[in-house]
Amino acid sequence: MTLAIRPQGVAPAALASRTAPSSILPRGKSSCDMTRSLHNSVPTPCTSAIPHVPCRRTFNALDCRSCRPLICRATITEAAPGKTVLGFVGIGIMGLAMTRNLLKAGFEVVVWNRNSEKCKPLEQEGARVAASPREVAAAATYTFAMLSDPEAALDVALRGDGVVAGLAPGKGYIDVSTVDAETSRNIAAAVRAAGATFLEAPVSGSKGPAEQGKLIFLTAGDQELFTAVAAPLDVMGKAKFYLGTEGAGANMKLVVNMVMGAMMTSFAEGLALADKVGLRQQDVIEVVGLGAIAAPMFALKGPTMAARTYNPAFPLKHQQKDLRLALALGDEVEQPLPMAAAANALYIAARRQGLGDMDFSAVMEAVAVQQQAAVNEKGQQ
Ligand SMILES: NC(=O)C1=CN([C@@H]2O[C@H](COP(=O)(O)OP(=O)(O)OC[C@H]3O[C@@H](n4cnc5c(N)ncnc54)[C@H](OP(=O)(O)O)[C@@H]3O)[C@@H](O)[C@H]2O)C=CC1
Ligand SMILES: O=CCCC(=O)O
Repeated sequence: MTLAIRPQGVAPAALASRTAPSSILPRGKSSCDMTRSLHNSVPTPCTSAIPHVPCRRTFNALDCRSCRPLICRATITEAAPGKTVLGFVGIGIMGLAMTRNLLKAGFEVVVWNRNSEKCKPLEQEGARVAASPREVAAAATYTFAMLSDPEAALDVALRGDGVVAGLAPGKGYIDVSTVDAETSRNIAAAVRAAGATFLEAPVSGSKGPAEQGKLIFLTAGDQELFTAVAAPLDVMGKAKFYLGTEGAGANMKLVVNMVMGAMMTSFAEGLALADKVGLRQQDVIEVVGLGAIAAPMFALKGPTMAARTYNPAFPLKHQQKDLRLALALGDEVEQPLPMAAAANALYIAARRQGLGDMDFSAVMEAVAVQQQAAVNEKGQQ
């Protein structure tokens, strides 16, 4: 398992010499907005609105580091199989495979999914099925979520019987869904107001790596929670990065998936062009695989794209959502993204063709429709 701990915006070489808390404030903040007494570790009363047993901890420079709200947090413990109850909400393609690995590793797991049918295989493998996300969080020490999009992530966290309603000091919430930074920050604020800790941890890697326990976690948020859930992250993944304040993991994931989405459309166009000029698509896949642009994704998806079969590993609707979120991020920071915008248009076209639930490589079919439209147009001239 690769472990990389690197606060956002800090080059590796510069890390060792940086110790003052003020030097690792979140990017975009010129100074910490906490009171001076916090910097000096003077005891500060808890301001949590949630009734709980007051702790005796005082706030210190570590709390200042990520500008957390002034609430008590009970000490959190390291998760271990046979000792820690874990929760998992969102049993889709990814959630199913990830939960399976936690069960196989010996963790007790409580699960919930909107469509409860999807929990049945896990129940047979030893998971406990809860009636609501709140019940999961109440039963578990650490709850993971793997949900479709920002709307689902916010709803499952914040609704009346949502995860946050079941949290308390000493518990943690780890959202591994792909969402935007603002969504993540809103969930983090609600989690901390409940006295719990929050980690965003979107993953790189699809259905196969999820099944093999080889995901790559791009985490940010409460570093003590990152440390506490090292064991379950290691069960589900082959590498984990701690990138700093929440938002950094979400942004990293959107950057990676924006590149991936555009790579896939470019590859689909290449296969279409090759076919049009009488080249064998299988030969293109082989040539690409031997050269400088070889990529596991092309090797994996190429043959099924040539056969025009698209069993979903990464649903196309999620790839389009990621491009939409990446474009919004680019807009926010005034970074033009013309390639991503062009790719997004193709995924939108594919969704309109009814391919949202197919694998994202089905964008090939949007390319095919455009090809046919060009032929038709020429025929009419
Ligand atoms: N598949 C992949 O290769 C990868 C996916 N991701 C990301 O992981 C997340 C999940 O992806 P994946 O497992 O493939 O997707 P799926 O579509 O298979 O699963 C989506 C999950 O979200 C739940 N959900 C959706 N809307 C709601 C809602 N309003 N309220 C409650 N639950 C809801 C679904 O519940 P229900 O079953 O009831 O519909 C399901 O559990 C996405 O953010 C995706 O971008 C990240 C890396 C790789
Ligand atoms: O978000 C989905 C990512 C898929 C992958 O990394 O292969």
